[in-house]
Amino acid sequence: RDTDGTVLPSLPPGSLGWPVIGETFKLAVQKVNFFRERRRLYGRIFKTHLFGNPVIRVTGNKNVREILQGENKTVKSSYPSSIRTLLGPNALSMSEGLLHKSRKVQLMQYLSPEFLRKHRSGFVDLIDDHMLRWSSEPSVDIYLEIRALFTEMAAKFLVDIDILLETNRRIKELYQQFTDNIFSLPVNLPGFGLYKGLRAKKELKKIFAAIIEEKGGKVSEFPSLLQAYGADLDDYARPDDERLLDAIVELMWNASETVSSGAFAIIYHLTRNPAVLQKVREDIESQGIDNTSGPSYLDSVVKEALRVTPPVGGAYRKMNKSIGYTLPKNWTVICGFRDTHENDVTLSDPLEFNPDRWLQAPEGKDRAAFLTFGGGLRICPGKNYAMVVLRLFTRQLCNRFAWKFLTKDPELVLFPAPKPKHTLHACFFDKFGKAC
Ligand code: HEM
Repeated sequence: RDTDGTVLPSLPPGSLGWPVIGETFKLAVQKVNFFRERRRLYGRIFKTHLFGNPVIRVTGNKNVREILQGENKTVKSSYPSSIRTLLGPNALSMSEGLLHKSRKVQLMQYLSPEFLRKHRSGFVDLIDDHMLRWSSEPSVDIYLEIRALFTEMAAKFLVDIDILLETNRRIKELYQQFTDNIFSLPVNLPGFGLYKGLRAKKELKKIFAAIIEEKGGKVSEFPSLLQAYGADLDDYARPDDERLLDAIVELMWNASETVSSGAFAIIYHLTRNPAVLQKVREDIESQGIDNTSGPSYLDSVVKEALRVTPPVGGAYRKMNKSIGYTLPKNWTVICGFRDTHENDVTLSDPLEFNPDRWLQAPEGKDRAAFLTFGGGLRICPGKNYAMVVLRLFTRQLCNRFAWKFLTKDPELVLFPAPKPKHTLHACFFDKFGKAC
């Protein structure tokens, strides 16, 4: 108790590190091992200090779900200030209350099952175009190529703009800089991450403004999806309107970085598990390429890749009120998705890539923790789009192509999103075409 008799929260174990900086630099160096090590030392709930704020890290399926379900009651979404600055004040993910609700409904209505059905063959054609090009080259930088594919897909089907290959290269580089600096100290000075991220965003906006200018289209003709992201699409808005450009940057970031990381995880796990690849091929053969009749083995492969290697490692919340003594009001809470999957107590082999576990799941139930798309009011609104395009990606990849990584057992980095640690070349061939 304090001297005035108030009960002081008994904070969970952990260290707050240095004043102001806390343990941010340690996280920058250790990346995902920062959380793994502390989890081992302190258990499922521990304190630290990151990006200028005291933080409690929470893992465990039940704990995390309880926090995510408490949106607007016990917690509210609260990204680190570097993300808030980089996405800007109008960002959909930063919006709150009724505005958040109405924008999210608009986004989910836009990305309806009908929208996904309508564009299915367009998605397949684009995937085929890219994969055929991969197979026509001696080898390709696989992670960059996957990002080019999903950047073009997001631009074409969600923003309604075409991106040329050359411009796509620059856009990918800039988004990489943006993503690499999304978690940084809130210091906008040369040499600091936030400065680099803002510089990348400025150039992205310039590129998108030029594409819009070239398109010559009226702003009002852009998909209403952008309104959900905060763009003002009335007739008087100009193509270089800041809100429109912010909306495009956020939407393209949401729809390409995570999906690309997921697609890379799929090809990575399939390469390491030839028996699974063989089973997917048999599954496609027995069900036909256009199978639309319910979940298949291929669906389990996609889900398992997203469980073992989730593109988003966790979620940020601020406590509106204390929960017990361990989660005090006003503290930041980071819910660990990846850690929860890695330490899933319901599984004997949580680190194993085993798609079969989803087929054994009782009807309508998850057999393993699956927090890849979050939960509660902030659950990912792009989930259905992501699952559809990742299934089509996997289907085309396995059915038409064979491939080989030119590095044996490539290392991954998992933070901020999983990708190969070093440039990873892969050689592709069309199963009906040339040999590798
Ligand atoms: C494999 C792909 C994807 C993964 C793993 C993923 C994951 C997530 C997660 C975990 C969250 C919740 C964050 C939180 O609770 O704070 C989230 C939120 C969000 N995602 Fe996704 N996402 C993916 C694809 C997409 C796509 C394709 C779009 C857009 C078309 C999208 C748009 C959003 C938006 C706008 C939010 C914020 C929602 C809100 O604040 O209510 N995501 N995503």
